[in-house]
Amino acid sequence: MSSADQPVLPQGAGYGVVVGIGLFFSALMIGLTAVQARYTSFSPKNSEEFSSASRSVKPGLIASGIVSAWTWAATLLQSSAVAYKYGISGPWWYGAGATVQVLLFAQLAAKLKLNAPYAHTWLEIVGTRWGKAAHLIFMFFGLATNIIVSSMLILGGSATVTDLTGMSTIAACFLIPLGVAIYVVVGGMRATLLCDYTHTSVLFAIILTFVFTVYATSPKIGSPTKMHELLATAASLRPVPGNAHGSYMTMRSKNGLIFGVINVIGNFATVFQDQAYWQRAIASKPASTVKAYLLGGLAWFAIPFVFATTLGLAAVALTGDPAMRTLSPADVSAGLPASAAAAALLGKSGAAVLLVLLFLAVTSATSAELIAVSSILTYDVYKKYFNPHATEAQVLKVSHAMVAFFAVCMGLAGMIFYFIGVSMGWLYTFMGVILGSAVVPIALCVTWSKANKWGCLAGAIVGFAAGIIAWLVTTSTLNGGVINVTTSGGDYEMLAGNLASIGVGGIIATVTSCIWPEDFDFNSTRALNVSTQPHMAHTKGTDLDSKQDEKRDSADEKRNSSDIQSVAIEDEEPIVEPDPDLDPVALDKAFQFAAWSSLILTIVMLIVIPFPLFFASTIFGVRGLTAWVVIGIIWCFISAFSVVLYPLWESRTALKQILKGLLKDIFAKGSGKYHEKGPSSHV
Ligand SMILES: NC(N)=O
Repeated sequence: MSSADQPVLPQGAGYGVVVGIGLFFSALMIGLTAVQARYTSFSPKNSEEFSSASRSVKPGLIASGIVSAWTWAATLLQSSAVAYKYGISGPWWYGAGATVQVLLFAQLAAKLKLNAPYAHTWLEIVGTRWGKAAHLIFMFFGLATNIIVSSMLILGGSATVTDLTGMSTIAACFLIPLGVAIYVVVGGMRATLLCDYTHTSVLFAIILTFVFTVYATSPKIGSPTKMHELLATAASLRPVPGNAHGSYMTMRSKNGLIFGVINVIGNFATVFQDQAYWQRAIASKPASTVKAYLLGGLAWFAIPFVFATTLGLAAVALTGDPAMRTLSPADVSAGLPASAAAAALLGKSGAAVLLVLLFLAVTSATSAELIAVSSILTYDVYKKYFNPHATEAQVLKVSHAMVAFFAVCMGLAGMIFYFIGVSMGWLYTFMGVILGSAVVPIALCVTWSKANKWGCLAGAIVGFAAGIIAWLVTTSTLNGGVINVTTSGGDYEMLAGNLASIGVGGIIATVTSCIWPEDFDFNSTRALNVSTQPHMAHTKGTDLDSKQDEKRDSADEKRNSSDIQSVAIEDEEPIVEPDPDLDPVALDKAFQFAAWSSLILTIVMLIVIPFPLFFASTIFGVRGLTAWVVIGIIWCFISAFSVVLYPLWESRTALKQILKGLLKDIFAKGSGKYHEKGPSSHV
């Protein structure tokens, strides 16, 4: 082992970051929660506030929360690994291939506000529309998504901490979620979003530090011109198979493209089926949900694209540098090129900064997963099947317990995959194989009145089986009958499984729905949890959607078929006071805007930009690479402004109100507390 292959930092640094930063954020959350309870109208002691932030959060903070939840360990590590393997096409396909789902999710978010404005989870909508069997089957896909995403977070986080500090991987697996669980339990959804905001701000600052080091100041690289020269040398020594002329500086990369397809499919599953993204839509103010998702998606793109174009390519450029550790295929699969490059460029300080960056990414995404699973286990398991008349206090207690429970599960899942020898990179390309089949059925359930229940269920189940079979048969065929973790992780093997899963699921769900369309009016999903909304007046006469009025009577009869019902609807026939925030015409307009803008952006990012460069086999010269890097840096700055400065601006009134309360308390002890009649605060 050369000295470059030794951990750069002492073990104590690993424990210091994992335990210390975890405890720091727990303390911060306790402080923020106390401030929130004293100076605003929101209290995390209320279960609606704990899981949904009272559905009042503004778009900038939601966008920041989306960026934070969507920035996994893989976002930094796997994107850099594909830059290391395939060159500049890797960061593009990673970034674009995981941005479009967030943009397209804006459509689902708009429909959520239109069709089920008071749902706590997406599974409540499925259960209300299609009953128990569908609820349980889609819960399998939902929880499987959370477990896989969480395992990737823990695997990526622990592998990097161990690599940089020598800290025990097992200890990291359990300590990482522990600190996060404490602050999630203390603060709930709103505090989690505020914590996401601080993480995102630091994240952008650190990424920009690395960018300017690599492309402006480092004596080892220091400019796009030098990067170009080093990448050209690397390609002549180690040409990339399947790339035009073996170059790292071309979008003409066969394996990059295959990764792109796998990436697009897998990330549909992990956005559409992950309660974390629904939860941000639920927490959002209805009028601005679409804006938040479009902003969040576009801002997020800069993170993997710029980070991997920086450290992933730097890892290639520095091959042979005495400070650069040797990377085995297993190291690359574990996502280690970025940390190796950071350490080679900046020594101990580079390694330490990367460790902090990674830890912030992992913890904020972990907090999103913890509160997401807690909501599913509380509302879709405990409240639905065990205690439908649970009191507010019971719901809150179970929510807290489920956060702690899933934190332990995350540690166990990470440890199990670690011992099996499954890496973060393997799981990343595998996720679409087992999760992809439910993507289309779920989207249809929430958005389309004609979606057929049995067709969508069949699509999810048969697609799941088709994905597994295609993956195993391809593995066996291409590897002489040998099926193991290594052989099954190949590009073609994963591609076959991903395509079969999402393709078969989508085709069955869509075709059956066209042949045997339902005529669902979404009235029962709109009535979901209406009785638990404190501000709703329960008097006769609902007017959520005037277009649906005529259908309502017949729908009321049909409603007996669904088994999650608003108790109040059945017993008292409450008629809901129209909520001005839920104006159906405005929400429908928001949906139309989301549909068009997300579709156009998707086509631009997945086709218009990459394919002409692919077919032209363009190899970037110095000017091309410089332009590519500069565009990335500009995008990164705009993103940082959108999710760091904009949330401060939009919350200026609330911040002023908190500051006033604080000052009052300082100068006249006890006089600053928020009272009901004061202006409401929407942080
Ligand atoms: N969130 C992802 N796919 O990095």
